[in-house]
Amino acid sequence: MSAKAADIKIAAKGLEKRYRSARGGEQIALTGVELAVPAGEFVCLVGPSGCGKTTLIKLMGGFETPTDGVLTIDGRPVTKPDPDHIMIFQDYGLFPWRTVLGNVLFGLEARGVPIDEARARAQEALQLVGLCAAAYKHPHEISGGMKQRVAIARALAVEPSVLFMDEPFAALDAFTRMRLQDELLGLWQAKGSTIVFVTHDLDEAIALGQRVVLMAANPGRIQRIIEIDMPHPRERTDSAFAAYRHELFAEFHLLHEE
Ligand SMILES: Nc1ncnc2c1ncn2[C@@H]1O[C@H](COP(=O)(O)OP(=O)(O)OP(=O)(O)O)[C@@H](O)[C@H]1O
Repeated sequence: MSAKAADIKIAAKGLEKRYRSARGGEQIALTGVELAVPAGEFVCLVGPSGCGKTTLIKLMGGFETPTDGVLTIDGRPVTKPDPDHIMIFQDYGLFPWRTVLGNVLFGLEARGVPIDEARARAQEALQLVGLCAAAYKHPHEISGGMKQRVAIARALAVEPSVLFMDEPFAALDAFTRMRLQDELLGLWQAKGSTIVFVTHDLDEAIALGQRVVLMAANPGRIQRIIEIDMPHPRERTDSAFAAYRHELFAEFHLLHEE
């Protein structure tokens, strides 16, 4: 990566995370992680179950602390969650008793944004994800895809500099998923946030990421980083897309044989 040090948003050096099991043993969830994410990059973390994807994104989000190594965002060590860095989980994390608009307003209220401004920003975020008509519905009245859109709108409304997404579309059907992938790309291009996106799905990683970080398990580590040199939006039927898919599958195969 040729980005200058000043452009680096997230930097991991020799990052390690060990968990202590209830029986006193140790599990090395991540080891030797070296990663530099330039500001504004869309990077995908992909790999088999247990390779430490969630652990890495939780460390970046400040929800876990490393046992060794250094992790910085904007040059400062990550020690706790930061209101400017938003995490979106697979289960949406919506409040069932609040309307769609109320859910989007939540983060703005928590930051003390004056109500008129908060309403305007929430409406704008809902418009971006195409949910204005559902503003006064409650989560149980809308589909899974719409719920995920609400979660994205809530994150976007606070204009985070970093968006962490842990398998956000995993529970959605293929069509909704592809539509939301396209919408997310549009929003990323419009807002310029740095996005770290965890997925199990190689096609999703190739469709979205400027780089795909392929991880391996036992112990969790980075196996390879592949730059996806294709303009967005990417056609899954394109021969270059197929070539990246082939490359990633081949690498997975090697891991499996190991
Ligand atoms: N709180 C914890 N306590 C003990 N071990 C943990 C804890 N969290 C994760 N682990 C272990 O660390 C390893 C990495 O887990 P992690 O959830 O980061 O992997 P992952 O790649 O996100 O997996 P998946 O794709 O299945 O979600 C696994 O072996 C897991 O069992």
